[in-house]
Amino acid sequence: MKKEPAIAIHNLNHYYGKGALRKQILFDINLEINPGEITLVTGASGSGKTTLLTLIGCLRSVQEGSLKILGKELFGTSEKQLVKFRRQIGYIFQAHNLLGFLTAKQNVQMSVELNRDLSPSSAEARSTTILQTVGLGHRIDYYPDNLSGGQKQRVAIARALVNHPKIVLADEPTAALDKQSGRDVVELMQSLAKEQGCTILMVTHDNRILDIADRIVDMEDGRLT
Ligand SMILES: Nc1ncnc2c1ncn2[C@@H]1O[C@H](COP(=O)(O)OP(=O)(O)OP(=O)(O)O)[C@@H](O)[C@H]1O
Repeated sequence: MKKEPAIAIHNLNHYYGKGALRKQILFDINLEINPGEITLVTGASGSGKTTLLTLIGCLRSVQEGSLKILGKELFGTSEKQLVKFRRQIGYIFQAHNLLGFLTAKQNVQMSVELNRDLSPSSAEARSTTILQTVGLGHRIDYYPDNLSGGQKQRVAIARALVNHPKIVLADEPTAALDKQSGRDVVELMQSLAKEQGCTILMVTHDNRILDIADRIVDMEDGRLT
């Protein structure tokens, strides 16, 4: 039996602006991604990669076409349902959006507490364990300001993966990192994802990491080529 794709997109279009300023950004996107696959999206600046990622991430509403994640159609769903879908997705963005007034562990723990009904002590234990897995066992009580770029990105990865999401979306996760840290970060994502069986979709300009992909898709002027 054919497995259901983790992400299935058919004839997806997207527009920004209204009236005379309305501009089409995505054109007839068709893409299916199987569970456990690592897919990279490359393409020039402004080609629509981030727009596509935020649509898949339930961070904006589908205007035209079909977009299913984990078998559920996003076209026509309410904002409330979109918020529910977001719980099944881990996000890793370039600006890692860690909260500066929380330690590494507290940043991860907050994500656990927002998503799961666990006691604070279980949430804390889980957070400590995943930070150890990403090699930050010695930095769990540090504030983001006292961590390097690569270390902050690892905290962001720990935060994204701590709830074992089925889908992980990453937008330029290595952009701010030097070669070795960038490599370490994606290899870490790759091994954690393989362990947890999750599907990764990553937007990147970084041609140093293309080899980790099961598949690479290229965007040009709002179209997948
Ligand atoms: N909120 C918005 N309102 C209007 N236009 C937008 C908006 N967000 C993006 N755009 C435009 O849509 C196009 C696609 O942008 P998008 O950010 O998806 O591209 P990208 O491929 O991710 O680019 P980059 O690699 O520079 O991040 C660009 O022309 C951009 O200016």
